[in-house]
Amino acid sequence: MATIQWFPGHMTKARRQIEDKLKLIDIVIELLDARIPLSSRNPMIGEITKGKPRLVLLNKADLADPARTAEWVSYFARVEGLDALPLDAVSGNQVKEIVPRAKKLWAHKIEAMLRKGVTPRAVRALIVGIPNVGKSTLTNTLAGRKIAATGDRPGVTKGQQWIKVGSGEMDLLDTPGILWPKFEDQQVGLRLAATGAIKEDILSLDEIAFFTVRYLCEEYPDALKERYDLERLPDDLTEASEVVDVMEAIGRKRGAVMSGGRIDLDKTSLLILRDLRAGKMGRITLERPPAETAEAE
Ligand SMILES: Nc1nc2c(ncn2[C@@H]2O[C@H](COP(=O)(O)OP(=O)(O)OP(=O)(O)O)[C@@H](O)[C@H]2O)c(=O)[nH]1
Repeated sequence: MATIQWFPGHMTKARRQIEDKLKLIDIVIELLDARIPLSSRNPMIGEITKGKPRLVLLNKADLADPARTAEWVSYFARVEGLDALPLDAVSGNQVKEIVPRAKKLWAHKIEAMLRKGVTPRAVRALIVGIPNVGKSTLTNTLAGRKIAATGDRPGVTKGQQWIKVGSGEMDLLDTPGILWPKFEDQQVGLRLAATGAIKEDILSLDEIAFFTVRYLCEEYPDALKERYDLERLPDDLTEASEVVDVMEAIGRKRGAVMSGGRIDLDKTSLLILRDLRAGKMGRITLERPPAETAEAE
């Protein structure tokens, strides 16, 4: 498997770009993918955002397993002391909860302003997240209209616009901060590729599908059996050939057969990944919260 580098150049650029915006805002809205919360995160987020109060949003919760999402919410609260809100930026489900949660993070400042007799201003927020996590979708949903994706071109970064959210209680910067996941970690890379967060050409298609099928056999066997009308799955998945057998059975059911009767594994891999991403196997989460050590508790 090709080694993927966590380009330090990207890190430096992302950090610099976010540093400029940090000066303007009160709180950071960290957008993660509810299906792979830690894998879709930049592990240096705390450092990059310089300890600004942070609200975690678990986006694409409509595609994630609700029971696992509840575990993640509790993980973020217990282990990291962070408020995490599951939502769906496309339908707007739970998006209305963002402003009250953001205000809560900033409540002490509002109280201080009130004590000084100053009328509190809107809380200023910046959305940050990895590519494809839903930053533009959420920005548009919060704005109630389509915001032109200006991106961060050199020389135009100064032209930040504020988007008024709610009844003027939150101001959001229109250009979100782009972060990079730590995709040099193989498991992280596979989870990102399986959900479609990184391009397939970085890892091979059948490698991503193999990872997905093995995970589904272990964690969501019924969903897999039902989707592809499979009678049984292997009990022991330690042998790679067992997983390949499942992939071949799926290919056979779906007619991904080449001349001579061999299963077309590329085609099978693609259809499995498309089904997963479109939620055709139901709501699936590809990452569990890490086991808590005594230290973390
Ligand atoms: N099912 C589902 N899809 C979502 C959700 N939010 C975003 N998407 C989809 O995810 C894809 C990426 O969304 P974008 O808003 O373009 O993501 P982004 O973070 O702005 O991406 P970059 O511009 O690459 O940084 C789009 O196809 C969205 O429709 C969600 O909550 N649920």
